[in-house]
Amino acid sequence: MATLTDQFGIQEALSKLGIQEINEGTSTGSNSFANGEIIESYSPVDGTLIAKVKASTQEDYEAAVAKAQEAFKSWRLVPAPKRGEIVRQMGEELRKYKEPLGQLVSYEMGKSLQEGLGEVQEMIDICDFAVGLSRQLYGLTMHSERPMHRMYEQYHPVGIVGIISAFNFPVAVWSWNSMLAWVCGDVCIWKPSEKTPLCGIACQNIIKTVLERNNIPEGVSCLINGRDNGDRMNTDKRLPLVSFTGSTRVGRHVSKTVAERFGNTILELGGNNAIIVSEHADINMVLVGAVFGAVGTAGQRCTTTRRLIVHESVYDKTVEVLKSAYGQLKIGNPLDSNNHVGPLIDKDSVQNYLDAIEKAKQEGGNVIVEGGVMQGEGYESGCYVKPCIIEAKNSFEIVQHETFAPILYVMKYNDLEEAIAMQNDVPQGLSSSIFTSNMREMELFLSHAGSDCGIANVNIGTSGAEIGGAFGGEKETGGGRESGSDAWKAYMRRQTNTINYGSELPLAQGIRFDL
Ligand SMILES: NC(=O)c1ccc[n+]([C@@H]2O[C@H](COP(=O)([O-])OP(=O)(O)OC[C@H]3O[C@@H](n4cnc5c(N)ncnc54)[C@H](O)[C@@H]3O)[C@@H](O)[C@H]2O)c1
Repeated sequence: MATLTDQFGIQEALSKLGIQEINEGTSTGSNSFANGEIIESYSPVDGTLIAKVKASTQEDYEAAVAKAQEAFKSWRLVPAPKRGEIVRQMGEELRKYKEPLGQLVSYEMGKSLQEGLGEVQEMIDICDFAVGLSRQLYGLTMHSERPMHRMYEQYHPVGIVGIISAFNFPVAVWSWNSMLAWVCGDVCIWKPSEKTPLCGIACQNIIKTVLERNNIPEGVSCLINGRDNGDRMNTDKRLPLVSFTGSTRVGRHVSKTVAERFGNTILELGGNNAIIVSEHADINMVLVGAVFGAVGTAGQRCTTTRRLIVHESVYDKTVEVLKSAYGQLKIGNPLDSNNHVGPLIDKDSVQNYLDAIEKAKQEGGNVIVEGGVMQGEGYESGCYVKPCIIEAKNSFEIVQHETFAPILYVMKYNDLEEAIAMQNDVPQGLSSSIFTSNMREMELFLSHAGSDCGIANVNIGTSGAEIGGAFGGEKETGGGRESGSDAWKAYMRRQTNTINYGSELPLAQGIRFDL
């Protein structure tokens, strides 16, 4: 009988991606090495040990940073459009490997194959975006108050960018950061999550051919593995910027530690996202937006819909359609396109999910759709859970937390200002949305008195952002912005230049200094 991995072509995908039984966890481009402990990567899909990665020791880390420092000296001098050309070629390689990489993302992380492929598409999109950006790293010019003077500002690369990523977007987050950082003239050191290390190995393998073909120096693209390297990066003055994606708990520590040495951070932390369902909402649209938002990626997106704030006049109807939709959800192997909901990443996450349901009940929550852990054939990994819906109050302690699992809290409101206040009344501020066909409601929601999140949508759900916009959130989500718009500015340092082309030396503000 064919094993699951054969049936869904995983073995072939691993081989196309150059994944070995044991992989060296440090890479400086073409060269790979590692001397640390073994990290084992188990698939949450079927519990299989996929492959191993050797972690990077302190010495391995030092070797990678030394290469990166050296590489920066020449990479920063390559004209930005030429760096863009390298990124263009990386996008081409990613197109070639879209299928196997999407399969690996799905198998190692547990999201559906469609979402795995979508994640790789996001990588391709950001490459395209970065190519255009490489000719648009604009600064402003200003009029000087002094005669025969010219002022302008320009942007320079910062140096080594440390990228620390979460398990749930095991490849896209790296590309959001690295593709922009590279066109900006920076070099990168990436530490992927220990839960998805093979995705990191695969990405480095894919772009290796581009680096070699173009004689790009070792150190422009570095990979390191192993949790201890997180703190090495936080405290390392040679990394002027650390882009961290992960939980608010770890992000708080990263933020403090990097700030202590006056380094910069881009923080992309937890979300607690809500949809407001107005009395003027199209319930069919709400259904798709809310169900995909709440159960997609098994509730493990930073933008997952965790709260549904529903107008009292449409509350019963909304709950009824949701119950019926949840009744039809198929839970199982995410590589099988018939299934809607895949597994959680590991058994700790399953325990967090169970604890959160228990806590919500203790606080007075009313379970509308029961949760529970799936048992039996196909669920051997022990990571599959039932998406559940709980009627709750926004003030419940558990509702104020991000539980990385498919638990949707529903609550009632009777006036929009109250709903907006509820939506904002959580520590996090990532994504938000309103479903309404009433223009006044939309505009209020988007106004200064509206949503306090980094992302505010109308008539689409909270998850599924496009790369063209700046992505990120406020409050405990960390305030960082990545991806589109002018997010590139975080990867560069701004310099203001004043040039005097006259033969006098007038001082600013009319200050006199006579000699
Ligand atoms: N806002 C966003 O854009 C965004 C995107 C994806 C995920 N997330 C968040 O990520 C979380 C889920 O991911 P996770 O469970 O992998 O998060 P996590 O915080 O457990 O781990 C994230 C990364 O931090 C590393 N790390 C651990 N200790 C560290 C330390 N002391 N110093 C530096 N790095 C350290 C881990 O090895 C991993 O690579 C959720 O909270 C989710 O909302 C946010």
